[in-house]
Amino acid sequence: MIVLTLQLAGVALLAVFIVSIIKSSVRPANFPPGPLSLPLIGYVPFLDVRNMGRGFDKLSKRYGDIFSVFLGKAPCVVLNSYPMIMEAFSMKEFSGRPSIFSGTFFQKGKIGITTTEGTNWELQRNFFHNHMVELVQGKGTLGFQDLILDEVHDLKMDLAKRVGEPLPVSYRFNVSIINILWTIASGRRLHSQQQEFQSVYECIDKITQFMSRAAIMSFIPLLSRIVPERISKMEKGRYHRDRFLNISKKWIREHKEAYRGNRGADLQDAYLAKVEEKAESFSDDGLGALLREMFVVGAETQSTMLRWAVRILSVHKDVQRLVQDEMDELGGRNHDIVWEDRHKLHYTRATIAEVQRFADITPTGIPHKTVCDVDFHGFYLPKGTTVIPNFTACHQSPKYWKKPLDFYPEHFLDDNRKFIDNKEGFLPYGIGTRRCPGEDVANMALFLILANFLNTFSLRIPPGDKREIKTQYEAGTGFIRNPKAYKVILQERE
Ligand code: HEM
Repeated sequence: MIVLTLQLAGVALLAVFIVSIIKSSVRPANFPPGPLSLPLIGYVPFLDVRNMGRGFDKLSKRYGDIFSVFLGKAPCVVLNSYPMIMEAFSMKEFSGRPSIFSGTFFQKGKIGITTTEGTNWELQRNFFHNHMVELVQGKGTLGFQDLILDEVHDLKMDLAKRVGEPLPVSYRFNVSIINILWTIASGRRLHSQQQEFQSVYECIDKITQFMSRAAIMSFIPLLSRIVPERISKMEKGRYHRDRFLNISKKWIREHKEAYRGNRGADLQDAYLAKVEEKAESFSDDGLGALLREMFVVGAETQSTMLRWAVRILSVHKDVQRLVQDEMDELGGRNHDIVWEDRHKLHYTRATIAEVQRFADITPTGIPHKTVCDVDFHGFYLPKGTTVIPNFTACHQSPKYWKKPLDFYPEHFLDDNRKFIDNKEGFLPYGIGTRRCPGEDVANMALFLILANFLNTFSLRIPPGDKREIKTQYEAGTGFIRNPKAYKVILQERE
């Protein structure tokens, strides 16, 4: 009798469990298909949340290039091919942004560009994007180039003191990147020894570390309330967020005191001119959000890319040599490589693009959201659906890449060994309405820093290094793929 009761209880529990799974997996009518889900947490336990691109790729083999998966309680749509992402993200209907915990926590709400939508997003984004494009393509180009070359010069001087010893380069690269951003924002450089520089550096570092840990909370918000502080480090995250908020307020206060109209043409002056003319959606708080966003998003992405580049090239000495040969032909080692030289440095550009493809630092980008009901490829996506692009699927598709899993700069060279711009399958900055507005600045900075760095130094791996190129997830925003920590030996080229 007891056995029978236990058996019945077991069957009842199983039935409840199956029903709850079925109920939690119910999708809107005509929604893209996908796997069953667990209540509250969805399909998350079956995915590596720190490398979702790989997990999505496996699911696409079963469900096709567009499918859905529950991340937490809500079903998200995944776009798993280059044409699918291109098509959807070029449509305004897909230009929304879901509430991402790490983003709204860091900005204390929806403000700035990344977390906002609608008119505010459009106005802030257009202002910022135009300012960035002007720096690289407009009247300010030469001045901006000189500023980056000054940074490169200091970087090389610093590193020249450490030639021959195994060293981590990430801090030194961060200094250059933060200083470039700082000059865009304020029209002046900071010295890395200054207290203010150290505070900014620390805030960016701690905030990105916290956002990495908190990435999972974007999908399961309940975790932000139940995970103990010693694991979530929420208090520390809050402390550094507020500290950076106060720093940005101080910058604006000081800038306003010195402001005599938009004369300096730095980003703060240009923004304050908008505030003064009472332009819609421009305010001191908006400027603070933009500055913090520029530093956290812009610094982390570029520094991560530089760290990948140095690691990959120190392992691939053959590629390094070809890059250096190309630069030697151009003007020798005492020649500063300038932006205009990119038209002659085809192999160098192909190498940098291949670093971006191979490193794939934002495997699933930043999620989008539908801003209205959408019919797409025969499916119905209600307003508010989260849409995730799988960039890894593009960057590793054999359809576009001869050797998808290898580092192979020839991917970006045509039959005449000329650099291929706008290569199919290549989306390091996303595409369409939300495409990264910092792309031009990042491309120029990466080119000038890497080309001049390799024109001065050869990179070697330390003895005992196993030449592996691996990913580490401890640091970064959780949306960013970092290289595993490493050391490199620099040698001055003769
Ligand atoms: C190697 C460098 C960089 C990479 C790989 C990168 C990549 C990306 C990606 C994939 C997105 C998401 C696009 C989407 O939502 O569809 C993005 C957005 C964004 N990026 Fe970048 N980025 C880089 C550098 C920068 C820099 C230097 C800045 C600022 C100075 C910047 C500012 C932003 C902003 C504000 C957004 C949000 C755009 C929006 O929501 O409309 N990024 N970036």
